[in-house]
Amino acid sequence: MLFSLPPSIAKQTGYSSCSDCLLALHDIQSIDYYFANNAIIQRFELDAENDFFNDQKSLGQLFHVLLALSYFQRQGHSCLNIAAIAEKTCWSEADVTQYGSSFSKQNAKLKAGFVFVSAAKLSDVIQRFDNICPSRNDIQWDEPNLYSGRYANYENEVADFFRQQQTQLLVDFEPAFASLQQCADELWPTLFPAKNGQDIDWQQVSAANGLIAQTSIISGGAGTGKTYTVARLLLSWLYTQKKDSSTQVKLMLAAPTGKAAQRLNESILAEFTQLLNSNKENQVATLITDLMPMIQAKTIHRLLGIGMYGIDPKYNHKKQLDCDFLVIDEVSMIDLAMMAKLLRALPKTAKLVLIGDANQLPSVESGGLLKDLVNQADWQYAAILGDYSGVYSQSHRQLLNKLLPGFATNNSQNKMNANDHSELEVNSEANNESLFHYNHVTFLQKSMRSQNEITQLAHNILLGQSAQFAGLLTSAKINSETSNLENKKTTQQLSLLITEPETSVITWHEDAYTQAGTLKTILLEQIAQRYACIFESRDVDQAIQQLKQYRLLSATKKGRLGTEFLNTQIEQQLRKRFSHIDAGQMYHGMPIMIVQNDYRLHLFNGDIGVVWSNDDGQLRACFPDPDIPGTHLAFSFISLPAFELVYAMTIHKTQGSEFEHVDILLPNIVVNNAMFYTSQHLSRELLYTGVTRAKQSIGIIASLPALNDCIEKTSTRFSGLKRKLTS
Ligand SMILES: Nc1ncnc2c1ncn2[C@@H]1O[C@H](COP(=O)(O)OP(=O)(O)OP(=O)(O)O)[C@@H](O)[C@H]1O
Repeated sequence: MLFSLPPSIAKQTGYSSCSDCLLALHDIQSIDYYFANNAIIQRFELDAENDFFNDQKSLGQLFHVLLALSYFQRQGHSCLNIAAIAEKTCWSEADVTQYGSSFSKQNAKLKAGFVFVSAAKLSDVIQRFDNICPSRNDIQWDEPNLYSGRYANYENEVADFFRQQQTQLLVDFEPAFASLQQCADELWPTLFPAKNGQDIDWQQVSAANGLIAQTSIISGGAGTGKTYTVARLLLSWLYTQKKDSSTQVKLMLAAPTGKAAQRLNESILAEFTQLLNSNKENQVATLITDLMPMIQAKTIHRLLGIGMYGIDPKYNHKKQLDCDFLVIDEVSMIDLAMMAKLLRALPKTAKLVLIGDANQLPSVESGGLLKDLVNQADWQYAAILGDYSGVYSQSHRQLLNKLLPGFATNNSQNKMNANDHSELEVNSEANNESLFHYNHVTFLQKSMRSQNEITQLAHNILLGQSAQFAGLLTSAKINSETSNLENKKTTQQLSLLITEPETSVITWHEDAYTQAGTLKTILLEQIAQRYACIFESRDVDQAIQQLKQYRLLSATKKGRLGTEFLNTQIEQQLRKRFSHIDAGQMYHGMPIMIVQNDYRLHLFNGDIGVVWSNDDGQLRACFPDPDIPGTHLAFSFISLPAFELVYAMTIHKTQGSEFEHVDILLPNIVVNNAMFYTSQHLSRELLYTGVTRAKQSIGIIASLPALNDCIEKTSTRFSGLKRKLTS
């Protein structure tokens, strides 16, 4: 039977059946067992006489390494780095204190887990296994990383693409450069007005990179002006195209979710409108008029023509997209497989611009792609030194210097201009000759939005400055809101208090939990009250607007502080005031979130709408109309794709969204087994992503140890991409 090892071999792996394995190992699923079994059986069937199958110890270790590969891939890693398991006890129940777990020490036999040998021994075992039937490539070993064949191929494809891009400067020659120079001279004074001060204008550098290189990446936090820059890059590109040829150019824009695509459209159009207001009749206005009809961002699934179940894109290496310029937003949300499919469908001549925030949570699926592609650590080091020779190649810097004379003068150690190469420069270039250069990358670091306190919180998180972070919280408002509220028990009083404008940008609810590990009722009442305005809206469009005002964000979906439980609790609180609310049923004012893409209805995973009764008293699901701001589309429930109640939502789900105010709720019990940290658990990236969703004000509902735990841990994804790029 498929997947079933002969009993003699199965016994040597340590388990005679799947249930046997699941009984011994915590957190291992049937899929892991069958993955490992299948890899072994494929080789056993081809070479049963191989000594490896008589070596019980090695076979046992190998079987568990394969379990680990499947396990780590399920957690979003592209591969298994064996250092993560070497000499460790894995999947032992005794080590795991998952908050909200139903596990009870009293009534269960502890799962013992498995002890791995040293990295050197594991490496030897894997190598011997890899030598059996080398033509089989379902498993690929690239020491110290073990891959499933599929992920190894995806990673190789992405690495090849970006390595090739390095050599593809589009304007290394005349007359292409002349056209860019003309753009810089004629257009940029309008698009990038000169600023006081000596700093390099990184927005302008991003636009220059976007024009010079075939592929470029703009990474920056919320409000750092990524869209501002891309709007100007598009205008610059169109300007250069018009100079070069009279043919119609084709622009495409996409993002991982419908919501993010819609936001990209809105933000670019807002930038164009602003530019039009001050440039009514010049060439900028003409360029905008030409570009406007092309600003039609869609989801990547739709762009590639990926079917309902995510397979067989219509556009691929054989049939490529019909475009000259592709812009992709929210790239941190894109997984390795999707990126590989995207690159396959991109024509060789097309330009690609990727926008995102490398510090945000990586994709829910596999890979930490954006982080691997931008090499932020080297960048920050270069920024401190003011010397970008380690990240930009000499030829690239020369082009930048020609286009942006300010780049040379502001680059303190990099004092060269187009005609003058200092010794330092040449030397540093020589040192870096063999290195992969990140010519395609620009970081935008300065927030252009007003709330400096939120930016400062985000900054402290990224730098791992837990003391400064806590200092900001403490000085902002120490628990005063909760303690004041203790004295004002009635809902009416609460309502009065909450409709007052926000007085504080940051609020910290440090001690918000009951003994039972749930939220204190007084805080729940306060949170529920923030949603009351949805029910009080005069019409559905106002209710939809209210949905953008406030959101409770939680780290997890499950457990007593997970979104599922919180949603029912908030609902109960609201029911005290709005008696028509019927838990488990649809009701007027109920906020809902789509959890499955529906291309027919143009409703996408993460879209948020509200249940509203029409004039006949019939309940309909209403979502904002992406084409006509301020209006909505109404759907019957029968036609709707899968959806769920959404007062609280997970931080993961909020990627690509912003709200005027957010409250971030962290678990009050810390998961203490570092090895099993996953993107779902506490991490610096999780907190950063949550904090940067807030536009006006933010509430932090977390104990100091939970916050420190978050800030100290980064959610690294195992991947070989960076190594493949630079080797
Ligand atoms: N150089 C600038 N001068 C003036 N205003 C700017 C500048 N850069 C950005 N802004 C403004 O700052 C605001 C935020 O910019 P933008 O929306 O481009 O940021 P973003 O990085 O795309 O943010 P998000 O990730 O939240 O979408 C916008 O209103 C934009 O017009």
